[in-house]
Amino acid sequence: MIGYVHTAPAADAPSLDVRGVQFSYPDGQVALRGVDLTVPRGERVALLGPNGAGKTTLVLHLNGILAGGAGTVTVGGLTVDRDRATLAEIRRRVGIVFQDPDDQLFLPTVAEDVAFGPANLGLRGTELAERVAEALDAVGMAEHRDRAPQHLSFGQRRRVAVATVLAMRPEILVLDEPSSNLDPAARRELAGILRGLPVTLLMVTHDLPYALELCDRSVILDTGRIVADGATAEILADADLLARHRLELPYGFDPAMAARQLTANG
Ligand SMILES: Nc1ncnc2c1ncn2[C@@H]1O[C@H](COP(=O)(O)OP(=O)(O)OP(=O)(O)O)[C@@H](O)[C@H]1O
Repeated sequence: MIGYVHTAPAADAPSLDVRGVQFSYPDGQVALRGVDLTVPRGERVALLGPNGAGKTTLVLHLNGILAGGAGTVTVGGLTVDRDRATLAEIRRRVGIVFQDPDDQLFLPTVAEDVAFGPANLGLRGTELAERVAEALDAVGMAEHRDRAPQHLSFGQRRRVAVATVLAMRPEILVLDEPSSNLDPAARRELAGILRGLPVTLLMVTHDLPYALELCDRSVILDTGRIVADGATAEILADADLLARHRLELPYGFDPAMAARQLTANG
């Protein structure tokens, strides 16, 4: 691919480093007011916050879809810069799984959808086939490789959407509301899959029990600023903090008991 620069992430660099990012939309709406966030390699972090906090705006900065305000974002040591040839490498490194899997699946078969990204990077033949098999195995969808995505259940389509991103071997997997529209079994299965992936993960969610289940660390964003960053179990146990930022646990959910159960279950 012309202008494509494929470089290995720096071994000692964090998967994600956001420094002083500020952003206003063209209509003047201020969305980010100076965000700092470092995610070491292998960590799983939940990004929490009320509607309009700036979560989506921040995610769209991670691979340069949005830019132009103050601050920097680096991914595995490589700076996001919309004007440079490195942007394609940044987009390989930051795998965003959007809330609606149908935004990411558009080819006749599951395997073709998963092959699309790596084929664009220039992979062919056995190498490409292995990449597709690896990604579909990781989400438990190998047996569905020749099916049409539109014939799969919503939960299966979401798993295939995750595979399309994993096939790029990303530095960081970013998931927007991964548990939305899933039935309890599909929600639990996806959690098991995500927990087993050897990848750095940033998960935007309003589903606080899911954050606890998957992420040891949570960050709360509100009105464009990070207002809390710590252990998910401690954040969810702080009722005043949650109330100040319009975050609510499901009725009857006891975060301390859930955390103990999760620890006991390994
Ligand atoms: N295209 C846009 N033009 C102008 N303002 C926008 C645009 N998109 C978002 N905003 C504003 O930027 C702020 C942050 O929005 P953003 O969508 O990033 O929040 P969010 O935390 O992802 O919210 P939600 O939980 O509802 O998805 C809000 O005030 C929103 O109204």
